Amino acid sequence: MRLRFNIIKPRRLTGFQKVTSIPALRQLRHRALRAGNTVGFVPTMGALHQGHLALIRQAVRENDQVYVSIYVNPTQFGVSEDLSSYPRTWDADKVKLAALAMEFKNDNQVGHMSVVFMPKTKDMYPGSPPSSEVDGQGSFVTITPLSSRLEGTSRPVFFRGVATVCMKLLNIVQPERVYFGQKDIQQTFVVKRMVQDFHLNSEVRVGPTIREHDGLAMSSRNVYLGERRRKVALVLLDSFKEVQRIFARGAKKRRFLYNAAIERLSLVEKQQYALPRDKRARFEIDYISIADPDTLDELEEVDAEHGAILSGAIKMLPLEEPQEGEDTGLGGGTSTVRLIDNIHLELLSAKVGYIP
Ligand SMILES: Nc1ncnc2c1ncn2[C@@H]1O[C@H](COP(=O)(O)OP(=O)(O)OP(=O)(O)O)[C@@H](O)[C@H]1O
Ligand SMILES: CC(C)(CO)[C@@H](O)C(=O)[O-]
Ligand code: BAL
Repeated sequence: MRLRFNIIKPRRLTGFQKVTSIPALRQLRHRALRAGNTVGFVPTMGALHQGHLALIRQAVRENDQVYVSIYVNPTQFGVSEDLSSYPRTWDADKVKLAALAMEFKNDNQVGHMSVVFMPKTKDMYPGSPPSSEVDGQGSFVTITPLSSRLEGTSRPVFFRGVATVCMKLLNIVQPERVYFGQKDIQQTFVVKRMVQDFHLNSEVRVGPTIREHDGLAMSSRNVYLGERRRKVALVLLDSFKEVQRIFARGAKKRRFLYNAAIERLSLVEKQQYALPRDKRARFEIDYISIADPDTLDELEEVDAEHGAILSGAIKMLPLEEPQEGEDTGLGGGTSTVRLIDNIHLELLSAKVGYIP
């Protein structure tokens, strides 16, 4: 039987095609397969920054074609989380992707970015409306106990939503390789486990965390911080640096390492509370974890050779009194911004990556 490709009417952007329909995406994928091209896939929720672009660059180096998805997946947001206000910036994203496509063309890269997939929720969740309730109905992928810990404690439906949408996306795209950022470290563990346990035919590749000039991990949600909260937000990475310092001096026991992080965070928390309301940026510590780099299980003692994943989350609380003319970020500083970060704690710090 001859395959017909007449459903595809993609809009051509500079060097890549925007595709919204699942059958159209499948046809393109099928063509790539018949042409013997490998496909690398970078799933995102848009509001693209250098962290995303670095993953796409890595995928282009390692595959003939690269597909990027932009889809703000409703099921990974809890009912009271920021789904409706999550930044959606397609016009700016399009410009960044077009510049990137040009870059690949000029550099004669191995592969090229061929597709930007932007599916609709009615197609991604055809059976039932996507539920964000903890006991919501629907077809879900759950990966336990990994999904219930750390991020999962604060965000109980998060990894169910991530695993479910990644399963859908991987079934649709069927890439040779799929790319995730180290910044969302627990997500990489959940997806790797899902790929292994469900025998999915894609290799999970993890790219390093890309940081701002002062070390803050890039994140789509950083646009909500504004100047005052942005400065204080560095406290999480500072606390990691403190742990790294004492680890390098010989501290291996959890209680010492953990306390070093908490002490640093608590000190800055107190300093902020001592400031007047129109000057301070308050935050809450969500968790600090010192975990095995292979399993993400909490460690009582860190092996010097093997090291540990030091991760954490803080919540930057809304500004109490924004000042006249102050840069309060998108949303005027009214929303809580939850930030995560992690580093690989190890003595030979080759894998730690750039931390200023
Ligand atoms: N700073 C970063 N460095 C490397 N990869 C990143 C970075 N930030 C995000 N990524 C990766 O990009 C992919 C898409 O992430 P996403 O679109 O949720 O962006 P995000 O910046 O993580 O947004 P959010 O504010 O929701 O955390 C994920 O694999 C994520 O780990
Ligand atoms: C992997 C992902 C695209 C699934 O929606 C999202 O969790 C993200 O952007 O990290
Ligand atoms: N970067 C992970 C997506 C989220 O926080 O919702």
